[in-house]
Amino acid sequence: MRDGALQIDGLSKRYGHVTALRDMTFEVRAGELFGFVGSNGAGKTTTMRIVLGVLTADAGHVRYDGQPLTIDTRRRIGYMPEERGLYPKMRVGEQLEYLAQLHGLTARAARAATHAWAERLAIAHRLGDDVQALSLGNQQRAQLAAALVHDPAVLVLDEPFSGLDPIAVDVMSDVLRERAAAGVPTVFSSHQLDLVERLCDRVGIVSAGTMVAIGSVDELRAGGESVLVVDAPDAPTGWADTLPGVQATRRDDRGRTELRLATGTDDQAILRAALATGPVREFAHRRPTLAQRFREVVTHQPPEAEPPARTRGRRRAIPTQLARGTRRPAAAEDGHA
Ligand SMILES: Nc1ncnc2c1ncn2[C@@H]1O[C@H](COP(=O)(O)OP(=O)(O)OP(=O)(O)O)[C@@H](O)[C@H]1O
Repeated sequence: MRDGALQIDGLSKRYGHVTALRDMTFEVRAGELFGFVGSNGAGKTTTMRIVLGVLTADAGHVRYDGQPLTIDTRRRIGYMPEERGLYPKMRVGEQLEYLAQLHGLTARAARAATHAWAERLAIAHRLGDDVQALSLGNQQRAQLAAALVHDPAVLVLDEPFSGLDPIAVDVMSDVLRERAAAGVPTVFSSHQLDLVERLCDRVGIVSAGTMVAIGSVDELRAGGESVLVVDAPDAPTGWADTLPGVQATRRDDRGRTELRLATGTDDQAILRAALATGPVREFAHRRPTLAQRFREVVTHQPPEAEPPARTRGRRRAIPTQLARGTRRPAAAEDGHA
């Protein structure tokens, strides 16, 4: 089916004895900004390189718009590699024009696109400088311009936000949101989960080379345990300890307590108990942040295990939220946030 989506289907990849990907499967829909998150060594860069065709998968497929990727369709991908890839001794403007022409633009169109993106990314005054003369943040803006200059149909960006100042983060965020809104499936990896939480339509959490949770930020957060925050400054320590179904998980020195509730616990009884101690300034259910959810999901992955037997080539449904307790295999470096 032609749907303008980027589909990653059942990718597996080994480097010698290291299994980097095991049945990596997800989809980035047309018009979607997709956050690809995971611990160091979880397999994000390997996946992106396979999408680009820089690496070959041992098994699995990548499709764009329902069709297997060809050399031509790969030319329509805008890619920002993690290690950055511009020639340090070449001028920024020449390089952008050259890259745009490599992707099929005429010299005139390449020049116009170079100037337009340089303006947008606030590096127009550096077009005549060698890449190596730019600060790291400006080199990164130039790298983003290189990914965008040929008006790509798909965007694949490996840690585009790392090392950027807050203004550059805003510029990068605006551009990515805008390209996604224009219909371009846009996927980026990042360890900045607050940013991912704020920006992305959907997020995939990868662990040990496998997608272990996927969904909108709200869906992922809803899969975690909520806590009840009660700010009762006059309440004595242990005020909630005798309430049935309630476990205090944290209390700060100003009387703010976080409570975990067993299913079916009456929160109004807790409110009455809190009010009996004095004023209550805050009484709110809090969902975990994406970062908290990420830690839960990744640390709940079991230790090294054999991959489950399954029929190759069949698309695997990934739970919108983590299926708690689902056994997954683990790879070498995973397990730390
Ligand atoms: N060229 C290589 N040779 C051998 N092993 C490799 C190679 N490239 C990656 N790996 C291994 O494959 C696994 C996945 O690495 P990958 O770079 O894809 O992870 P990542 O999620 O991008 O990590 P990070 O967040 O640290 O960038 C890791 O165990 C890594 O050590």
